[in-house]
Order: sequence, then C-alpha cells, then structure tokens
Amino acid sequence: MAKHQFQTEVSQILHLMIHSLYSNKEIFVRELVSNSSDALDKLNMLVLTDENYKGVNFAPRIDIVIDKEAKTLSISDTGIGMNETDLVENLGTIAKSGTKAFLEKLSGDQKKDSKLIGQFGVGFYASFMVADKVEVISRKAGEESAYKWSSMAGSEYDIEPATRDSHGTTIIMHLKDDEAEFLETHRIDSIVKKYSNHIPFPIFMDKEEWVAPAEGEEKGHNEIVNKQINKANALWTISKNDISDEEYKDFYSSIAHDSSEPLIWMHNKAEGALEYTTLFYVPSKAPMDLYRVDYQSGIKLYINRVFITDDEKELMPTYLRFLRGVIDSADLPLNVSREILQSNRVMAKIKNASVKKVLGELAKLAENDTEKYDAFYKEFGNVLKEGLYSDFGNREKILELLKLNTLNAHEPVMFSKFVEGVDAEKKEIYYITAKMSLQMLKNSPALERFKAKGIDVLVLNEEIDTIVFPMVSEYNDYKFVNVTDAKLEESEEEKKEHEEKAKSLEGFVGQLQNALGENVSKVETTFDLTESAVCLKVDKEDQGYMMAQMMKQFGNMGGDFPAPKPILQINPNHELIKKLSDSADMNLIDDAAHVLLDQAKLYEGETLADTAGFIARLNRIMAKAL
Ligand SMILES: Nc1ncnc2c1ncn2[C@@H]1O[C@H](COP(=O)(O)OP(=O)(O)OP(=O)(O)O)[C@@H](O)[C@H]1O
Repeated sequence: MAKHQFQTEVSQILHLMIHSLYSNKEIFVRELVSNSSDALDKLNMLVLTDENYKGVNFAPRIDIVIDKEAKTLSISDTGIGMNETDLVENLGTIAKSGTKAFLEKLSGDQKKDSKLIGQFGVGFYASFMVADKVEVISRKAGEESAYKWSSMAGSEYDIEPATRDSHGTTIIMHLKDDEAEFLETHRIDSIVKKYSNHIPFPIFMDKEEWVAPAEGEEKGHNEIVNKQINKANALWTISKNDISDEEYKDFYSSIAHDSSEPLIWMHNKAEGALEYTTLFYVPSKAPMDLYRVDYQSGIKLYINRVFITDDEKELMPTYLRFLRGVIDSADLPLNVSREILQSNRVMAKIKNASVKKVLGELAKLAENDTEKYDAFYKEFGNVLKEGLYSDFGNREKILELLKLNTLNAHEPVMFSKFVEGVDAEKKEIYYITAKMSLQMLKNSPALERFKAKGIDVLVLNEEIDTIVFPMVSEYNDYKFVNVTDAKLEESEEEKKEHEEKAKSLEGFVGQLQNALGENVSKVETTFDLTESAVCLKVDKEDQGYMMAQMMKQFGNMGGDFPAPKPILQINPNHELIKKLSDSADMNLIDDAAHVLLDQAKLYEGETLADTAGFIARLNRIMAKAL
C-alpha cells in the first residue's frame, strides 16, 4: 500500500467539507452521479472515434448500492475509469488554479453554504460531508489493472492494487453515524430524481416492491427489484411543451452545479439546412470565476447526444460567458478536434445564430419583465458591455440591452429609451465617461452647457465604460460624441458676443498662460461653462494624448505613460474671472492661475502633485482678501 499526501488545497477543502458545510448535504449524490455521467460521456466518445477503444464494450450504466449493515453507500459506473496516475492527479490535487483564490475569498457564512461547492469544481470531495472514509475502486478502459484509492480525509490517502471485473469506477462511502438518512432507499431515490433525472444514462438501484399474491397464495410479499430510477433522457432532446419548469430547473442544477434557481432559460430547436438544439440558462448569481481569465466555460457541446467537450471557450463569445447549457448538433463530425471546432463553418453558424437568439431573448426579457431584467443586468451588465468591442456585428443589439445612467434621469434607463429623446435631426448621442462616483461625474463642469440647454447625456462611470465607449462611434445612423467634442448650436448673436468677449480677454489669457508655463498646453476662453470658473480639456492634437491612446489600444491602459498636458478653459462670465481679469496684481494672478488649474484637476478626480504649494497659494490669496 502506498501512502500519498494531498495537495494543500485539497486538505483545506476537505477540512471545509467536514467542519463547515452542513446545509444541503444531499448534493454529494448529484456531484458523484455527475462525475459518473462525465466518465461515461468520455468513454462513449472514445469508443466512437478512437481506434484504440474499438474493442471496449460500452454498456453505460450507473449503479447505486446501499448496504445498511456495513453502513455504506456506493455509486458505480461503467465509464472511462482511472489508473494509478489518474487517481493521484484527479483525487489528490486540484488542477483549477482559481480554487485556492476562491477559498481565500469565502466569508464565514459562505463557507457554510454547500451551494458553492460545485463552483469550486471539488465535486468528488463533497462525499466527505457525509462519509468519514471513502474508497474508490477503479479500472481504466483498455487496461488490465485496477486500483483502490482510500482516505479518511486529513492530509493523506492510500493507493493499492485491487480487482474489478471490468472498466469503470466505484465510490464507496462509509457513512458517518449521523448520516443514516442516506441509507434509506426512498431518500436516495428522491435525490436522484431531483438532480439527476435527465443525465443521459440510466441509474439503477435495488428497490423493494410489493408483489401481489399469485394464484393459490394467500398473501402477497415484498420483493427486491433492481430498477432504473431516473428517466435518462437528455432533457434538451425533449419537446419544450413536454418539459415542466421544475424539470428545467432541476436539469440546470445538475449541469451548472448550482442549487440556486436559474434566472431564465432558452430552449431552441433549429430545423432546416442546419439542425441543432440549444438549451441555455442564465444563472441568477454571477459565477465566482466570472472575472478570472481562467474562468470555466459553462457550455457543453454534444454531437447527436454524444458529449464532446465542456472545455471549449470558443463555443460562445466571452461576453456571454455567464451562460450555462448545452449545444447539440448532428451536423458536426464526431472526431472533431479543438482546431477543427474553431474553424468549422457549421460551428460558426450555430454560434452566430445562438448569440442572436440569446440577445433577442434578453431583449424580450427587458421588455416584458423589468424586475428579472434588472436582476440579470446587476449581475451581468458589465460583462455584456465587453461585447461592444469584441462583437462588432452585434454592437447595436448589445447597446439596446444596456441600462445606463443619464444626466437627466434618476434611475438607469434602457439605451433605446434614451435614444428616443435624442435630437432626431442632429442624431448625436452625447456621453461622458470616467471612473468615479456617479454624483461626481454628474457634477462635472463639462456637463454644464448640457444642463443649461436641457440636453440629456449618458453618464458612464464604470471602469469598463471608460474602455469600451471611446471605441463605440455609431449606433444605426446616430453618432457617439464625447461631451468635450460636442459642438452645441449657438445663434449668430451669441457667436458675435462670444468672439468679442474672447478678444477682450486675450491679454488676461496670455498672463495666465505665462504663469502656468509648462503645466498646460494652452489657456483658452469657453462659453460652455455656466457655474464653474474653469475646466480642463484634453488636447487631442497633443502628441502625449495620441501616444496614450495608442498605448490603450495595445492593452496598456495608460499605465506609466506621462499624462498629456491639458488645456485650461476659463469661463469669462464667472465672477472670479471677471474680477481677476481686471486686477493689476501680477502676484495675485500668478497664484490664482495655479489654484484655478488645481481646482480644475480636482474636478476631474485627479490628485494634486503639489498639495503644499496649492495650500500656500490659497492662503496668500485669502490673506489678501481679508
Ligand atoms: N466516476 C469517475 N470516473 C472517472 N473519473 C472520475 C470519476 N469521478 C471523478 N473523476 C475524475 O476526478 C476528477 C475530479 O473530480 P471532481 O468531482 O473533484 O471535479 P470535476 O468533476 O473535475 O469538477 P466539477 O465537479 O466542477 O465537474 C474529474 O475531473 C475526473 O477526471
């Protein structure tokens, strides 16, 4: 017998299973049956596509055996099985790099919630919630030797040679004394029906059945019969009308390893030139790895009911990575490889049509059920926005699904609703974007001229907004215009008045410019402000700005690159500017120029490089006023 040490993360998970999790323990059955089903899926594919497995007998079944005397519950399958190396790699380590990070992030309450187990991908270890000792006897298809893995949790496990008549795996759980409920046939029967009714393979168990008295007999009797206890029909192959909501929800739980109800599902059968079925679910809560690069894909690909992969992120675009479900098509070759999948025309067509379908269903939801849509948007709205730059073809549809804050509205509004209010002749969608609080952004001086004219503006304050919206230039025949670039109409009279005023201030502008020197690219008058004295504008002709934009496109979001010099705009109608421009005190003008520039920077959410200088200048100005 060879002793092995668990990888540290496995020990931590086992500790969690044993000491913290106590709600909803029954899901260990779902996890083990799901592993068996995966093992059968894998063998099925190999037998159909790999010469080396041609001789292997594929007789798919899962057997559950209860032994009340020994207090054991066993789950067996005739799947691919594991050899010694597989046992070490699969049941002694955790391959997924995200798992440790999740573990560290879990709060105390979350640690007690076994709903999260599936998300860790630690399904097998759930057996230790109910068992103090677990044995796994397995033989890999096509190999002669069998092995027994056994562990009582803690930090180590054993592997020794064993015997098994044919390929497959048996998990034997020695149940803890207070887990006797899992030795009751009816309990296991109902758990299987709840979570595993629609896995595509039959599950058998001994059940006691009443046999009526035969002729000549007085009394009937109970008999033990080995029976199939699940329906074993792949749910997505059944007609929509024959599936109840409960069945849809239970199937979701079994494929997504999530015990919360899904928010919505979309079941679609395409017939015609291309035949395929899709069943997609939107979870009600974001999976924990949603924002990790190594997130797990939630879509399983089947070809004519034969499982192909659940590890292909290209099946659906990344901005829809929250979807869970199944794609099944009869029009793909069974021995499809990852490379073929990615360049396969049939797959591309299925993907395109599926994306359109999902976006369409989401649009319907937005229209018909605001409450549900809001729940969806809260969890996945920001992920959806990623599609604005990654899925050019569907940009319009994605925009229509967004719910955004605007200058004039108190609550986020649907983008299409916002567009209805946009000037139908000018067709310009104005937006402002910066990562800061919504209130602060709404107070930006750049919005003052829009406030004065009552024009609504999209106020986009999420980090993702600052990345994607500058790349969105159009929506149908509307143009996206950053507020700083917007040219709002002014009358001939206004124009003349502005020109005159600007001319009269030329000298003062020059003084400010001299005072500020290298700190600005220039100073100019603006009539766009109503309340503020000054504001900053980026100089798009500035080389530094162009460089920063280029860096952004190459993925370095501005990084260490020096910020381009701003233009300081002054409001000639502001009391302060009026008084200052009349002053002959050059020291005062010098101090005020710097304070005004710092003030404008603070409005932009920037921090000041020279706080002490700012305070000293401010104090000098105040002292003069006293
Ligand atoms: N019955 C089985 N037959 C063959 N291999 C199995 C079986 N049960 C588990 N395994 C192997 O052990 C690995 C670890 O199983 P575990 O349930 O911990 O995670 P997982 O199944 O990979 O993830 P998830 O539970 O999220 O689906 C599996 O990926 C599989 O390779």
